[in-house]
Amino acid sequence: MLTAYDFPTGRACENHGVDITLVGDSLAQVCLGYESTTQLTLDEMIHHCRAVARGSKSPLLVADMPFGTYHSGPEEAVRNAVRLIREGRIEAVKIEGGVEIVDTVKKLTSMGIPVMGHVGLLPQRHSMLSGYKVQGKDARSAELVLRNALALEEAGVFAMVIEAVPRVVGTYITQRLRYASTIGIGAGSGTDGQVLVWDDVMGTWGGHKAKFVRRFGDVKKEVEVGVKRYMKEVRDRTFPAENESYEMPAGEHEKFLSLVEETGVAGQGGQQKVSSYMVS
Ligand SMILES: Nc1nc(=O)c2c([nH]1)NC[C@@H]1CN(c3ccc(C(=O)N[C@@H](CCC(=O)O)C(=O)O)cc3)CN21
Ligand SMILES: CC(C)C(=O)C(=O)O
Ligand SMILES: [Mg+2]
Repeated sequence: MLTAYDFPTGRACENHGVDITLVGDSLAQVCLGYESTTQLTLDEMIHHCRAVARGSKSPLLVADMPFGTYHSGPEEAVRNAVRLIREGRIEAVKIEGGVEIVDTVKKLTSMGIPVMGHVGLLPQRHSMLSGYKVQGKDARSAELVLRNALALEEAGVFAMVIEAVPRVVGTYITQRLRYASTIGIGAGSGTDGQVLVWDDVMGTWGGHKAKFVRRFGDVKKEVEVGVKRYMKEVRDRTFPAENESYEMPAGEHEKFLSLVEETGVAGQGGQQKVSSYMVS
């Protein structure tokens, strides 16, 4: 599974064999520049889902339900999941939480809406958790993560993300579950699948790099090279070249010059251009 936030990244997931495309609420940070995922609205999420859906056709298309769109109970969750499906064109929703969201998961799945769970580190609760911290490090908290995973499976999720837990905990939960697939992020190699944020994979995210991130591309470097070359070649006038410009058919330029002379549109020409923002 890989995240996507717009049409070209959705298209890339489609073209290069990604199994599940996730419109993650991480888009709040890596795409929209918000401080945390809690700032993201449902309308913003839907806007991005629609773009991704136009590009990503064959992978399963899942979207995070933004913070506050499923917190008031099962009815609110259904109402907002229906908007994500009908307006956002996604196929399944992902929600963060454990035993406390069981009724919501049951309601959604009973209405035929596939649900992906998300346990371990829950970014939407970073305030309550005092930051982005590895979960399940001691025996007690590992048992809590396991209980949450089992409760979600019982409630009917088809899969769940396990985020930032010790490797052995990711492996144990994966083996203990009977039906639900696990997709790890910072949960070690023992989960059924893996997920990462697009910008972490491509090296375009300039913020904090979590321990679980591996960069598979250096797009940031490519972008720097491209922008700098473009600016240089515009300024030294080597861009555009003749073969990047249009010609007039033979004789038309001369006709044009005579025409503007006749019609009086020619004016003075050749004088210094007056521009308030001209430099040097
Ligand atoms: N670029 C990006 N990648 C993500 O994986 C991601 C986002 N953004 N935004 C939404 C959430 C936030 N996430 C995060 C953010 C930070 C850490 C982090 O700094 N973790 C510490 C663990 C510290 C500890 O408990 O020891 C780390 O250094 O890995 C983890 C997940 C995951 N999601
Ligand atoms: C990293 C994945 C699991 C996620 O929830 C997101 O991108 O928002
Ligand atoms: Mg998320």
